[in-house]
Amino acid sequence: MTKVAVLGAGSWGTALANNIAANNVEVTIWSHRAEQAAEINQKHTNAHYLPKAKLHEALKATADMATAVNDADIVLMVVPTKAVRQVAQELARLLDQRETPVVLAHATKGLESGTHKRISQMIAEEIPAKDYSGLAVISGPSHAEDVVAHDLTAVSIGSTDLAAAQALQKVLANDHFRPYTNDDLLGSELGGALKNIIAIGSGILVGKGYGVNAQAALLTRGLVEMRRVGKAMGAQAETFLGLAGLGDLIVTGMSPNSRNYRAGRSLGQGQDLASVQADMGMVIEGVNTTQAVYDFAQKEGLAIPLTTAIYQVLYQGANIDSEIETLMTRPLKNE
Ligand SMILES: NC(=O)C1=CN([C@@H]2O[C@H](COP(=O)(O)OP(=O)(O)OC[C@H]3O[C@@H](n4cnc5c(N)ncnc54)[C@H](OP(=O)(O)O)[C@@H]3O)[C@@H](O)[C@H]2O)C=CC1
Ligand SMILES: O=C(CO)COP(=O)(O)O
Repeated sequence: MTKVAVLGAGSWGTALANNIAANNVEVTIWSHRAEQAAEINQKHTNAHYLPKAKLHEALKATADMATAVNDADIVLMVVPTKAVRQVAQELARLLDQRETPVVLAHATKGLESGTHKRISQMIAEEIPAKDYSGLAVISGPSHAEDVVAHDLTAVSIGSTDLAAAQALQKVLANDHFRPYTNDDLLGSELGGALKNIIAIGSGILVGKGYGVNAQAALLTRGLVEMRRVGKAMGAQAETFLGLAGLGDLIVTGMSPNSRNYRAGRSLGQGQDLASVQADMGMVIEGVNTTQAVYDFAQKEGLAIPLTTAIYQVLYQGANIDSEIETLMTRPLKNE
């Protein structure tokens, strides 16, 4: 029987592990905090990250990564971007001691600050290819809070190795969670990372009191920027019209469950970035991703006016109203 290890016990790692446990698949979630592992084992809750959820009793937790990984067939990393290298290094030491490779996957939506590398690039640099038989990403519109509440959810699993994507698909699928596979690992990762920038922008508009016309304009023109950056990084253009692109852009740009949208809304209401981040208590990936994409576009000479305006607000203290005015009065164009 397939055994799964989920590394990272925040909102998304817990929701995915809980969904796998509900499918009668043996799954162990690793938390780097012993008290959190104990809470999941004893109370079947993760009160900080998913306060309303009662977790499946079959979901086991551990604070010892080896316990989760040693007999797992699938290892799914679900930590914030900034923790990926550290967790991958620890995982590499454990996988090196095993005789059989694992199917490796991640569900992280960001780009590395400084290098603007994707998550799978970081993983490939930290874990020798001999230690895993395929690498996949779980992407697409899926808020943890909605998944644990059994809202109907469809995601995409991107991998150049179809068998790896299908192994993930099999342990995750049920009557409220429908994973599709695709062969564009790169585009699936980028869709998930880039939409967070536009979701911050959407929240800013709502915080400023603008309506759905404004959000629709931003999301649609934001998708153009996502595809432009994606193309320059080597993604397939059509991936951005699927669950990992448009789908995730809709949910993250419209849902109050989105951390990126909520962060933008607070900025639009006048709160400063440092206090927005402190209040959230969860990762807001789009903040660092905005910097990474801005740097990349500068280097490549790409025009991404919306991302640039969001960058100016986040990092240069720009006035939101002036940025909106500048965007709306740019030279008129053909769509
Ligand atoms: N939440 C969601 O609905 C979705 C999230 N995602 C993506 O999943 C990724 C994880 O997000 P999410 O679960 O929301 O994040 P959270 O902020 O909810 O949780 C992050 C988790 O990672 C842990 N962590 C942080 N640093 C380390 C480290 N160095 N070693 C081990 N564990 C660490 C945190 O531990 P601690 O509590 O100690 O800080 C916490 O358990 C992000 O890239 C996000 O974009 C994708 C789809 C949906
Ligand atoms: O990627 C997500 C939903 O698909 C989660 O987005 P947030 O990190 O903005 O909550």
